[in-house]
Amino acid sequence: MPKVLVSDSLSPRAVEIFKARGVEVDVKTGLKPDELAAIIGEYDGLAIRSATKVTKEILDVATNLKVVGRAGIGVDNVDVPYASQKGVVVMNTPFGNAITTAEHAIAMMFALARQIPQANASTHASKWEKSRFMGVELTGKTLGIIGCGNIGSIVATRAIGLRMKVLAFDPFLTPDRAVDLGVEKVELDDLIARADIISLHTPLTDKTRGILDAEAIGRMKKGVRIINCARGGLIDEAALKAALESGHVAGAALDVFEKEPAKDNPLFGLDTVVCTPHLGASTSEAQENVALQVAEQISDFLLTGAVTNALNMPSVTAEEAPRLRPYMKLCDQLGGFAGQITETGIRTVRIEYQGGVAGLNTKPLTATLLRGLLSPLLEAVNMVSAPIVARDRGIEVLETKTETCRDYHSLIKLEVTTERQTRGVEGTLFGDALPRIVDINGIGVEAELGADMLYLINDDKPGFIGSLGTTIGEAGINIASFHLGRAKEGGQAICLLQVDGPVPEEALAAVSALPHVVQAKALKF
Ligand SMILES: NC(=O)c1ccc[n+]([C@@H]2O[C@H](COP(=O)([O-])OP(=O)(O)OC[C@H]3O[C@@H](n4cnc5c(N)ncnc54)[C@H](O)[C@@H]3O)[C@@H](O)[C@H]2O)c1
Ligand SMILES: O=C(O)[C@H](O)COP(=O)(O)O
Repeated sequence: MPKVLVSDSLSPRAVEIFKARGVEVDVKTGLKPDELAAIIGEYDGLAIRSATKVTKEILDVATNLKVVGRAGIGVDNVDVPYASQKGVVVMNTPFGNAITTAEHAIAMMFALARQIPQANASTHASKWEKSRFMGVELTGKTLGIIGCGNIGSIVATRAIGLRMKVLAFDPFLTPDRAVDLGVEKVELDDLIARADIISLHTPLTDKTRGILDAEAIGRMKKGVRIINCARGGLIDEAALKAALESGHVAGAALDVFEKEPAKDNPLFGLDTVVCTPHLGASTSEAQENVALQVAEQISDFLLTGAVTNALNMPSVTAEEAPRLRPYMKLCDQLGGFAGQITETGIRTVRIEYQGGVAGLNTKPLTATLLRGLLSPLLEAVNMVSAPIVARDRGIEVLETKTETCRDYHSLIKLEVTTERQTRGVEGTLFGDALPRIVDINGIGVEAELGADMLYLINDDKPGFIGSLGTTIGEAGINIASFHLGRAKEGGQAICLLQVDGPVPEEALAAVSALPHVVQAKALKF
């Protein structure tokens, strides 16, 4: 039974779902990094919010970890590249708290416009300062949204409902989508110069860090109001403080901070600043949504191999997973075969899916092929990291699909071009379940791969098979199955032998020394 740790405070629905699905679950919140490191090795899955930091150090000791599920959106608390390297799938729940967070941004906008928190504190203090709290009306004002994805676009539609004019800066917002939303798509400089209120809704990335710095703030309208319900590092807090103190910025409403938990911050104490402690996603509805989703996603992955909302792996639905499984085994074998006989740097990988398999979700198949191909050549490559490793190493990966297939229901062709040569291997499934290699370098075979194989390229000469059998027998190796193929009579031939146990170095050397042997390789699957 897979075992999951819930290390941040999640709705109890998550635990109910894990249990109902047959996943063992422990809830241990508030762990210090060393406490988490001490126990993480026991778990297959980890369910978190933003408090748990899934660092390189944690991932290094998470020897059984297969999946991290973020009950929420931002994954800046997870070292995703390192998780990918380790083969750990990282998932989030991209929509579960979007409405709630957008509502928080709108609430912050009203709080700023009418100074509600300040007026509330003053009234509780029996001051009745009616003339102190003069607000601004939102109707007719221009709201500038930076990052118009899930949350930004909900904020936009709510603001349009409030009769505001909405500008959006988002390089990935299409003009059609902007028209559908009713926003004006603008460049950042334009938004900064025109907006009365600016609301941030981008992730924190190298490009967005400090997107509102001193220079950007300096170019804003005097009296601008700024809302940040996205991530702390988007605004330069020192620059914002200076602009609030000078009166250039009339107010700021912040749910997120450069350093969290924010117990001490340069902006605390300014009466033009409204703060909440990262409450954007904190409604019972949103928390129920994300807890439920993350528990379903983690359980599905651990129990069926289905992948939903992963940031570092192609999606696989629960229906697809069982259909893809035998093809993944085949891809692993095709990739592993090609990888083990490749000796020089790979330049191009061509993958062709023919017949029935072309109609399936081939992304996970390609990831599996690449994992199989690169694993013998590079250390610690997994299905999650293989496509990234291939890209980083400049390996061109070309994928084609054709619905027709001449001899089989489905065929997967893998062609690997190295600095020296191009090699090909093809495979199919027998009875929709059993992987078979059916072609190696243009030579037809029909081979089932076992754990230990001996692969030979030889000249097709009489007596060769006999001397090969004798040599292997003398080395004490038992042959489980023997597959032959040749290009033409007397031409180049291949032998693929399944043997009972690893082929020792000396035995391989003896086989390599036989007359007519061009190449001999011991392979492991
Ligand atoms: N305060 C909270 O509790 C809370 C809750 C949920 C989400 N968030 C944060 O809100 C942010 C947005 O969430 P979302 O669900 O809308 O994500 P999303 O991915 O749907 O949208 C983000 C948008 O930002 C855009 N973007 C990326 N780089 C950009 C750049 N350089 N300039 C302008 N736009 C850029 C993207 O194109 C995308 O459309 C995330 O950082 C998330 O962590 C905070
Ligand atoms: O990215 C998110 O989903 C939000 O920042 C919510 O974070 P939380 O789950 O820690 O409240």
